[in-house]
Amino acid sequence: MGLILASQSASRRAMLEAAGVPFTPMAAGIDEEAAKAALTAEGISARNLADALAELKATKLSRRFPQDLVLGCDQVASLGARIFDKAGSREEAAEQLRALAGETHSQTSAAVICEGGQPVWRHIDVAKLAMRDFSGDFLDAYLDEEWPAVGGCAGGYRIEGPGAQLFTRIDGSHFTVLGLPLLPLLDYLRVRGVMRA
Ligand SMILES: Nc1nc2c(ncn2[C@H]2C[C@H](O)[C@@H](COP(=O)(O)OP(=O)(O)OP(=O)(O)O)O2)c(=O)[nH]1
Repeated sequence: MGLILASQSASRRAMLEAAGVPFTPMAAGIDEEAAKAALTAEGISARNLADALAELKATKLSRRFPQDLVLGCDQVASLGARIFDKAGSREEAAEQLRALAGETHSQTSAAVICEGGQPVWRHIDVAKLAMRDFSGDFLDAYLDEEWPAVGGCAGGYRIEGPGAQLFTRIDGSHFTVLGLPLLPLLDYLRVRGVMRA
């Protein structure tokens, strides 16, 4: 039994590699935008959206590889009832960051493991991030440096990079901000014998 990561996220692959987790990365092969559109049409919460998408990714591959553990993940940035998609343009990234400035938003990271096509474990973790009320000049310079790299990041920042300049306080796990509730996942992988206890 091996561990398959049903993700194309560079951040998730890097976290698992750095933590010494043996895994095989594979694309989940789902139409995430269509699934997200259907789910958000129902007025779903950030928590339930992240959980549902993580389970969808894990289930799809688990049906192909029933003998393995398949990890699916999803991350949602939200402020109140507003859910932020990954910015499709520099202008959209600027609009999102201006909406988050001076506010405390949530990063919700969900992970689901499937085996034999069925969920056997899940964990959802939330980090709270207080973003400072930065100047327009700062925002322009930040996006000059970080666009388009942050186009693939929920929230429009890389916390391990210049994104740190956006924040005055973060409550919660650094790993959760990066897109994976890593420590609870490692606990489960030890229970299943994938990692040494
Ligand atoms: N390097 C970095 N990446 C971040 C940060 N915050 C969020 N992200 C990334 C992690 C995920 O790749 C992405 C969240 O989007 P999704 O959960 O939809 O995952 P993504 O589409 O990238 O990959 P996947 O659906 O798992 O194949 O944002 C950060 O602070 N630093």
